[in-house]
Amino acid sequence: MKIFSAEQIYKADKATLEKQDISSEELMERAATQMFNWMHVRMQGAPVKIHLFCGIGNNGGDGIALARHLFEHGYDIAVYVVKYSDKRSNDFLVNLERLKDRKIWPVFLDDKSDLPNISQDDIIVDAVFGIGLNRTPDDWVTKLISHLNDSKAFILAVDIPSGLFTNCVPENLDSVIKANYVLSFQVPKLVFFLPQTGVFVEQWEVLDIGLDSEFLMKEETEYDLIAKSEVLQFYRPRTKYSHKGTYGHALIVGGSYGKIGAVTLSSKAALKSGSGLVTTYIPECGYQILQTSVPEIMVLTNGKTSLETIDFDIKPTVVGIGMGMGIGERTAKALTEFLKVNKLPLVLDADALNILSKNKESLKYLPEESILTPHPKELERLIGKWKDDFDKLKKVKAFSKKYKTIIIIKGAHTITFYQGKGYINTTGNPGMATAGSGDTLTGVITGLIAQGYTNMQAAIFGVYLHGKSGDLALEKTGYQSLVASDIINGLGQAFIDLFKVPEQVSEQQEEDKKENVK
Ligand SMILES: NC(=O)C1=CN([C@@H]2O[C@H](COP(=O)(O)OP(=O)(O)OC[C@H]3O[C@@H](n4cnc5c(N)ncnc54)[C@H](O)[C@@H]3O)[C@@H](O)[C@H]2O)[C@H](O)CC1
Ligand SMILES: [K+]
Repeated sequence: MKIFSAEQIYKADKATLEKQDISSEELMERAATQMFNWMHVRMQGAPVKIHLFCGIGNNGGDGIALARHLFEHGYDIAVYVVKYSDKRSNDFLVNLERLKDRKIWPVFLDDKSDLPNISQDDIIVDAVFGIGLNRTPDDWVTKLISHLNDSKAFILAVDIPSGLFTNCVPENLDSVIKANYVLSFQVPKLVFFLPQTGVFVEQWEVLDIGLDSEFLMKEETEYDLIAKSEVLQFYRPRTKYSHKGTYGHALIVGGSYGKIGAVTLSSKAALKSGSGLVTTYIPECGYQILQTSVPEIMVLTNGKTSLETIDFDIKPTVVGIGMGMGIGERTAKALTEFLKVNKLPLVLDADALNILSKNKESLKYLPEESILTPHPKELERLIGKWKDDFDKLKKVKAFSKKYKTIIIIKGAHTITFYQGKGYINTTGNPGMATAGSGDTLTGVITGLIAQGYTNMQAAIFGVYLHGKSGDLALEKTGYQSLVASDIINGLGQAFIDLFKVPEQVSEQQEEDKKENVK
C-alpha cells in the first residue's frame, strides 16, 4: 500500500472531485458516513456519551458531519467547536449549519473557556486538526488536548491524531492526541510508523472514501507499506526437477569465542529460509558447536578464537557477514582485505558494520546493492547522530544513495531503504526485541538471496517473513519468552501463511452488507 504525503492527498482529492464530478462537501459526507458506519457496527446504539471535538477546518467538518449521523441514529452526543482560528473552511460551515438545522448547538471553546467534563467511560472523537496542521497549536489548545488525553476516555481520531504533523516531529509532544484508534482516510500516514510519532497511534484502520483510483495507482510515493499482498508477488515457487544446487549456497561469516551462537542462528535461519546449501566460516573454537547444533551445515574454520583472514575456495552465491565476529585488529583487517577482492552479493550485520563505521573509506569496496542491517546503535555509528526520526530518514537516504547500498533500519516498523524509497514493514512484535533476533534476520535475507531473490526482494521479503514468523511464534510463547530460535522455528509457518486465504465473512455480515446496499 502506498503512503502519500499531505500534498499528494490534497492532489488526490482534487483529481477525485474533477473525475467523479462531485463537490468537496460530498467527499466529506462520504468520509463522515464511513466513520459513522464504523462506529455504528461496533456500538449498536449503545447509550455511551460521545464527545466530538471539532476544529474549524475540514477535519473539524468531518467531525461535525459525523455528529449529525450519530444524532440521527439516537446516540448521546456533545459537540464542541475548538475555535483556534477565524478561518473556518466552507465545508465545515455547511455542516455546522446542517447541525444547527437539527437543533444541535455546539459548545464553542476558546482560550477563555473552561475545560469540559469527561468521564473515563465516555468516548471522545478527535476532529480538531487533520493533515492541515502547519504550526504548533496555541497553548490553550495544547491544554485542551492534554485534558482529553488525561481523561482516560477512549479516543477515536479522525484521519490523524490532532497535533501530529505529516512531515515532522512535533516540538511539544503534549500538544498531540494519544489516539486509541485512528480512522485514516484512504491511506495511512507515514507518522503512524515512526517511533517518536507512532506512539500516538495505538491502532489504525484505513477507510476507503473512493478517491480516484487512477491517481492512486499512478502517483509515485516515497514510502510503501509492506504487507502480505506486496511480498506475495516476489514468492518463488519450487519446481519439481530442482535440486539443492538450484537453491544456491549461502556463506555465513563471523563468530568469535563466546559468540558462536550468533553465527549459529544466522546459519540455521539461512537454511530454514530455503538456501540449498549453507557453509559457515568461523574460528576453530566454534567448530564442534556448529557441527553438533546444526548438522545440515558445512563448516570452514580460520583462526583460533577469532577470524584472522577471510579467504575460502568454495563458490557461494552470497555472503552474510559480521555476526558475533568481534572488532579486533586482525579481524578488522581480514574484513577489509576480503571486501577489496570480493565480488559476491553481501549482507552486512553487527561487527561488520561496526568495523566499517570506523573505516568509512572501506565502504567504497561494497558491491552495489549490498544490504546493511544495523540496529539503532550500529546505525548511529554509520550515519552519525540524528535530531529526530525525520532527520534519521534523511540521513539514511543520503547514505544509501552515496554508497548505493540497501539499508534496513530495524525497529518496531523496520524500514528498508534504497534509491530514495522506503519500504515499511507491518509484521513483527515487541517480543522480537531479544538477543539473536537480528542475527536471524541476516540469515533469512542471505538465504533468500542464495535462492535467486534479488537483493531488494530478499531485503523486503526477509524482513516481512522474519516478523511474521515472530508473530506466529508469539501465539505459543507470549512476549517475554519469545527467543530467536522460536523465530527460526516459525519460518516454515510464515511461508505457509503466505497462501492462507483470509477467513470467510460470516453469513450475518453478508446479510448486513445486502441491507446496506438496499
Ligand atoms: N482525501 C481526504 O483524505 C479527505 C480529507 N478530509 C479531511 O480534511 C482534513 C484536512 O483538512 P484541512 O482543512 O486542510 O486541514 P485541518 O482540518 O487539519 O485544519 C487545519 C486548518 O487550520 C489551519 N492551521 C493549521 N495549524 C494550525 C494551528 N496550529 N493553529 C491554528 N490554525 C492552524 C490550517 O491553515 C488549516 O486551514 C483531513 O485531515 C481530513 O480529515 C475531507 O473531509 C475529505 C477528503
Ligand atoms: K484529528
